[in-house]
Amino acid sequence: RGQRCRSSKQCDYESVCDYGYCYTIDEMFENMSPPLLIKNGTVVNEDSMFKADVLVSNGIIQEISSSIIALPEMEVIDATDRFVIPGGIDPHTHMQMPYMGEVTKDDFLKGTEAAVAGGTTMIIDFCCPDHRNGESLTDGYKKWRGWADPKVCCDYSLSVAITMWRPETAEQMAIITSPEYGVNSFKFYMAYEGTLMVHDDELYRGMQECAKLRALARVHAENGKVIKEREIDLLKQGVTGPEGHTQSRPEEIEAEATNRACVLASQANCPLYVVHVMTRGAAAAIAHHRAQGAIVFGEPIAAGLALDGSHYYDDDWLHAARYVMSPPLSRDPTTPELLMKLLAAGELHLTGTDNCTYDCRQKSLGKGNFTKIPNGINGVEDRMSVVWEKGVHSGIIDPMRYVSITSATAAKIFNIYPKKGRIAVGSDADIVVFNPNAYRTISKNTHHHNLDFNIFEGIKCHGVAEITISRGRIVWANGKLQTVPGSGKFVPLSINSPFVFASHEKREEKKKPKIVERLE
Ligand SMILES: NC(=O)NCCC(=O)O
Ligand SMILES: [Zn+2]
Ligand SMILES: [Zn+2]
Repeated sequence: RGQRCRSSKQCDYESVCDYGYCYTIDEMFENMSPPLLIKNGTVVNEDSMFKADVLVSNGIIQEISSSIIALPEMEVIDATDRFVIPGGIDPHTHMQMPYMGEVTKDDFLKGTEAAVAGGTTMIIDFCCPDHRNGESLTDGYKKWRGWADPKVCCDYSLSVAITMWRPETAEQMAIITSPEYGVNSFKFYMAYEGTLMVHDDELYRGMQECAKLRALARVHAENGKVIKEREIDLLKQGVTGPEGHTQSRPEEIEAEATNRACVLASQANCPLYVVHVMTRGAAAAIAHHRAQGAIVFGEPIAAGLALDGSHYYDDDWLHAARYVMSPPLSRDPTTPELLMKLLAAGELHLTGTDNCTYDCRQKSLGKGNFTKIPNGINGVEDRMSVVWEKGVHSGIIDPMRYVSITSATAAKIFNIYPKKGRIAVGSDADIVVFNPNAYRTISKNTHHHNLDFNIFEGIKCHGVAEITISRGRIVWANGKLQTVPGSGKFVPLSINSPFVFASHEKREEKKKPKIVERLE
């Protein structure tokens, strides 16, 4: 901050450099809000809980101590009986995503407004360049930045999908992981045959490249080819409704692909991040490979922690269609609690949402053919409450583990810890004043999504984000948004996260091919 510019703009000392965003001094003052003093709360980090006051100014946490005297220029927040926690980081969203001929309803404005209303202060969104049709990764990235930058109300980063292996892909991956672009992860779909899916050889090549660049490989693990065959068979047998979606994707399809992704990652010596772990079998595959020493992270999502797949068999077509996402919600009603227990045990690591919202009109495009129902569900607004309710309120995890799985671990994996994911002096002031004793009932009538339903409708959650602070500014308080479109910033993520890659060189050495010198 205030140092020589690290971005490609290379602006001068007159500007203030903030994550590669450059402000003139005047602009900087415009963005400033009064110092905030959060008094009498219990600060919760992933490894500690203690009573303290927290002072914030210029977007940064300046002081944490047992008693800070309020000065007239400070805005004081009384956090008595409240937890003061790092703002949530949702590592998996699809705002404004074009797919299946439609665009998701939450754009970067509505999506980040929903986020902060629920206590999330940073999202990592998926940028999906049309690489199959030759769009470069950087062109796709610029398009996403163009959509997001003017609209975001909280910070965000991008994870880039590779949907085909092309001769130029490796070079483009290297470019986009440079500090100028700030991408440190790639996503590979093992499903959605013909559009997003990569084949095993492409996935393996991609993982090798990720390992070389010290970027994280993330996978959507399903067997897209088998799913395609099953869809055709089910439609032939007259199964056309949303129940066909879950029947085309039996649980072992996710488990098989998760195992395969782990094997390929091991062959490529590449750390792996499995997005939306929905089933017992997928979680077991991750646990198995971790026990072999693999570096694999598993991300369940809010929907999978709260709901099961009985919804697909609902008599009401539209009700059932609202839950269509891939992989589907588990058919086993014990899965949501099991996934939470695995988060408690450290077998799964962090929570996301896969927020990818299609409204009733869009879902209805699949009437008569379940394969045409756009895949996706909401979650970014409700994750913090749902995880509290199902995790802490139900006694499975404590508040520190809650912080770990809602922000700190994401910050470590994506290499922004402790700037994000921790209440500490010098950290970004992304803070939530969280009331564990309050509750709210989730409803489409009160949510902030641009969506005419909510998959969590009627669920009562203890644990409410009463005040959300993004970079030192209150953006949500008293049940009202105080957001400014474009006030969030793009956070560049740098490669070689120590949390992921610290043992990489040693592992590489061990995997070196052996040559036997023989006397001819
Ligand atoms: N999950 C889903 O159904 N839709 C979003 C795209 C993806 O992540 O697979
Ligand atoms: Zn996915
Ligand atoms: Zn997704």
